[in-house]
Amino acid sequence: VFTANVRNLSRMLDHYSHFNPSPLSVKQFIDFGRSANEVRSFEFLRKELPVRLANIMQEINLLPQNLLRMPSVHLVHNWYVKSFTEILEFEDLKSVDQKKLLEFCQTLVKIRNRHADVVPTMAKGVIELRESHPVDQTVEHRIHYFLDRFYMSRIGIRMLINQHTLLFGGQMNNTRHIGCIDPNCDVQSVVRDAYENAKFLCDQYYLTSPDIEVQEHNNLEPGLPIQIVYVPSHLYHTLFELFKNAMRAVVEHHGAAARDYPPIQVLIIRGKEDVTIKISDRGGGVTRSDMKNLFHYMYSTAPQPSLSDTDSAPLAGYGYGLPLSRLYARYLLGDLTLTSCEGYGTDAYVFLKAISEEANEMLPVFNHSSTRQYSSPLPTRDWVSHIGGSTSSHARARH
Ligand SMILES: O=S(=O)(c1ccc(O)cc1O)N1Cc2ccccc2C1
Repeated sequence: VFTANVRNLSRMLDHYSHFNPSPLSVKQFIDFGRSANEVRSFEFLRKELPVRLANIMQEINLLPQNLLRMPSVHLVHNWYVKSFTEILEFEDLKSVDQKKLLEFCQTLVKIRNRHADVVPTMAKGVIELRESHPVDQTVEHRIHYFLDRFYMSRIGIRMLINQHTLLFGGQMNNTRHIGCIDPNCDVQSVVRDAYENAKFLCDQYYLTSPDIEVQEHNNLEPGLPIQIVYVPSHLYHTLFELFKNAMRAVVEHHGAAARDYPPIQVLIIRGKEDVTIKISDRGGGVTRSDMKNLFHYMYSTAPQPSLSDTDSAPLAGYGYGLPLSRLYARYLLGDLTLTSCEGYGTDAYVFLKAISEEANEMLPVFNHSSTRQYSSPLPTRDWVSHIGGSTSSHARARH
């Protein structure tokens, strides 16, 4: 029985991974949510969720063997196998009744809960790998490439599950929100929420915290508040991380005893294409050599204190904060960039699509080019900056 199931699974994975995921725009999420047709949502999801799961599961199998064998990575892979199998139960249902629709919703909730701890579990897997095998630059690059795609895929899958369960899961929708989307998301409100919560943590940890100064410039509709159709929880996640970093930088740079910290300055600008949020801190900045590691998964995962001692929880989270925050910004075609003046401070820029028709999901696709990323060597170096290094000059062979 076991081999039959494994063979059947790989056949289904092959079948569904040959379809490309179908990215939705925020506008489509809104319009679909307003029509609120549960059967059509079910018909879409029972195909799209297996497609998205299969696309990323095929990529898990391409991971460097060492990482794949780590117990935590094995565990995450088993969660995906179980969830993929459960969704396929609804694959060829002819007629669908209320009972089946309810079952489908319950299955989605079960899957969402099963995968709740994927991020810390994968982080553990990366630490297990680093502690058990030497990790060279090529492996580090492949792991970084994979995790960006793996977490982006997870953001998209959870978005689909959340929309369906919020719209049809039974809980009354007493807000204007469509699922987890706010059609009039007031950017400054989310900024202030994220600041207040980061400030609370900072005060708890350092007994002090820098103030904030916010300026808004609406160049499209001067004087009106800057609002976008967006997922508030995604924006909050990103801003909360940036405020935690900025506060930690300012307090550590000026010393916890100082009182007159330079305030964190926030600019919110509405342009034609983007809404830009700039968060400027005078926390001393970071060297360019350290800057390149800030978005890495390997370096940012320092072995974490156990989850239990939350009272001493460090200000920055898993250290996964920046790479994940950038994925949330990029998920709907925005971005997150950092510019640092070493010795003075750092500016963080969050770019968001201002037009909901342009805010499309960005999803990884499993195909021959993504596969090549896991096998081809890093490109040959076409710049030199040090004498000697890997191949000394006179010994270089011309290929
Ligand atoms: O690297 S940073 O410039 C920095 C990085 C990201 C960000 O959002 C804000 C920042 O300011 N910065 C983080 C940090 C932490 C402790 C002590 C000093 C610093 C400096």
